[in-house]
Amino acid sequence: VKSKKFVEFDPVFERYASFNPSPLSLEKFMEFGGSQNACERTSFEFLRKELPVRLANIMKEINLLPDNLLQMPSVAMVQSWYQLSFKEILTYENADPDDNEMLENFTERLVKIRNRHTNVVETMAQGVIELKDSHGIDSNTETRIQYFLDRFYMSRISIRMLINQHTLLFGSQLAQNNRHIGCIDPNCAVLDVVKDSYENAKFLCDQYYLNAPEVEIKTHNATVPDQKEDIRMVYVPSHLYHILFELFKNAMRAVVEYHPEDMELPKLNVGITKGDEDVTIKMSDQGGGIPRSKSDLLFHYMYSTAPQPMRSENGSAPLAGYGYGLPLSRLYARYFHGDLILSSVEGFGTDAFIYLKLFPSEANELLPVYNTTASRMYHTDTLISDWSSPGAGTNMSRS
Ligand SMILES: O=S(=O)(c1ccc(O)cc1O)N1Cc2ccccc2C1
Repeated sequence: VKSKKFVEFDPVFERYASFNPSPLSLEKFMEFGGSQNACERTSFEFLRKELPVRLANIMKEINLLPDNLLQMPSVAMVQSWYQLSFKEILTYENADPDDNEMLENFTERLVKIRNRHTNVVETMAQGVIELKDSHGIDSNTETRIQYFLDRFYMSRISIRMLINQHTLLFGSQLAQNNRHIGCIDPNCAVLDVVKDSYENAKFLCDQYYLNAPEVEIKTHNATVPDQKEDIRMVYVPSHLYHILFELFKNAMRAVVEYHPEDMELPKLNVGITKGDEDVTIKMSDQGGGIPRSKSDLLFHYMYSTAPQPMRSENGSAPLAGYGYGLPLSRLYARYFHGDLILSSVEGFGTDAFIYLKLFPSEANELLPVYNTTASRMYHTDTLISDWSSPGAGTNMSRS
């Protein structure tokens, strides 16, 4: 693996890095899933350009990471996976799109690339721990790492979405729900995903705490007066499940730990509302909440990268609090221009809001773009605050 100091200028890499990624909307993703063959060719022609563009854009930011982070063995390994995958996709740059054998080979290569990158999240987290243990991390470095990881994981979500769609639509194992288009459900019943994620989180909570709060789910369809129809939308059920499962685990842990003696736990309240533009899912718990001084930490990768045992005693997955659950869940919500917002009342409980775009034409990918703005985040020495800090009175000269 070349350390960044000796990477010679690679004109092909610089060219792909100079292009902006092209965000697709859920509507556009569904068009690729239309009739058969014409779409595999168009999908191939799009991907053989877009995948290297997205890889090169985020690789430019990896190269800008602080030296001592880049030299951590885990980070160097992730960088080498990206360099190798970039090179492999470039072998298709001038391939003949009408060569069916090549198309089949391309899809198989995507599967290999996806498998290579399976453990990127854990490996990067390990790299952050290696840095903390070897050099320590000051607040400026932490701000840069937070900025980078949000963009790096969003880029990874988007690349895996492109690969998953192509391999599901045109790959060998066509065992998919015939109404789904790749991993997209054009008629996703939101209530079903809420119930599934609740039941699975409840099972874990019961196993771990021998107790779990009940849930009351209310739906409100503001667009139709009769309130009879299920609330359905175009979305990726696995993304919505990931977000809800994390929020249910947090809420259940909070409620159980805030009411250690009570067998009768205050129930969780979930509201699903379909408006004219947004589908909003609100999850309320009475788990005692969190003070404002700590609420930002919930979305910090550093806070959740504490080297605590990732598995609980009995080996089952722990409930909330240790993984990258909330920061990654927020990226999934933001990926198609939605959001995840926590609003806490310390001493009472927390409300979590998932906002999703109702219209697939508006659900555009949100992608990091490498440019001077981004690179400046990695260069400016100290980000000096332009608001007062406690104790800095008039008698101190400005630095
Ligand atoms: O910070 S929280 O208010 C909280 C955060 C996110 C969420 O989705 C739900 C929540 O309730 N909460 C997490 C947690 C874990 C153990 C013990 C007590 C608490 C309190």
